[in-house]
Amino acid sequence: MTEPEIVRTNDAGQLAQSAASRLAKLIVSAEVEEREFHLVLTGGGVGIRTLAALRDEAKASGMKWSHVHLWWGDERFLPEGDPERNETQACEALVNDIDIPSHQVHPMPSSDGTDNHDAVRGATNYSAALSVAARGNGPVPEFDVCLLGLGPDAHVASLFPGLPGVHEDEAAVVAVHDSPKPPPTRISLTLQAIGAARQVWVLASGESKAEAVRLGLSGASVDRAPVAGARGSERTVFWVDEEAASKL
Ligand SMILES: O=C(O)[C@H](O)[C@@H](O)[C@H](O)[C@H](O)COP(=O)(O)O
Repeated sequence: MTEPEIVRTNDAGQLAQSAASRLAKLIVSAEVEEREFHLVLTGGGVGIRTLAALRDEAKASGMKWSHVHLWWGDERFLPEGDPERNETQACEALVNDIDIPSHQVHPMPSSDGTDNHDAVRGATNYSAALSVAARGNGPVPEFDVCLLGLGPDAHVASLFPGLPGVHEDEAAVVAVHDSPKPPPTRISLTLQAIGAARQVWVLASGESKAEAVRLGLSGASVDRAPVAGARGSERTVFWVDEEAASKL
């Protein structure tokens, strides 16, 4: 587990812009090195703003997407196209506007898809897709960057304090029931899968996140603060604005 670094910004807009710029540089570097780039997307206000900033940066620079795979860290288990799905929001902010091969975009299952309203089956199928992409090198690909929004309760992806998903140490993907934040049924990467990322970036903006940021950086238990277990193999970066950093 890597020791987290903290990047401080003035506000959510600057946070999104800075994170998107660094992300764009990494995506371009992978293209120059002729390797795939696996990016895990997040939902949430500042997460989606970061994707919109990345879209603007991509349009301005003409960067390529043919080597990029997009995955999701979690999903609200709702019908396809539902405006509350992280996928729908990410598509509006970024995916619909970039030239990426459709088979390299890997949304999590929807509640009206082939999984027949069964989030457990949806989680199993997403695990299988990750395993195929890993080509025998572990249960999931080595994600280059995993973006994670942060909840005021210190949740990341859909791993909420006190729910069993936080302690899952075998599966890469879990179904989450009885989420305290609606909707109640979700699908989420586990901390173990998140830990396969070379870089984990936690994006936190606003005063309501200040305590969660403090807990995430102060050795709290993952049961109390799931973000405390979100660490990349090479780097962990907490992108925080002034308000989110106010308890550090
Ligand atoms: O599935 C969800 O409900 C969201 O994706 C959630 O996990 C979000 O990322 C955080 O709560 C931060 O959200 P904000 O940035 O909007 O505060």
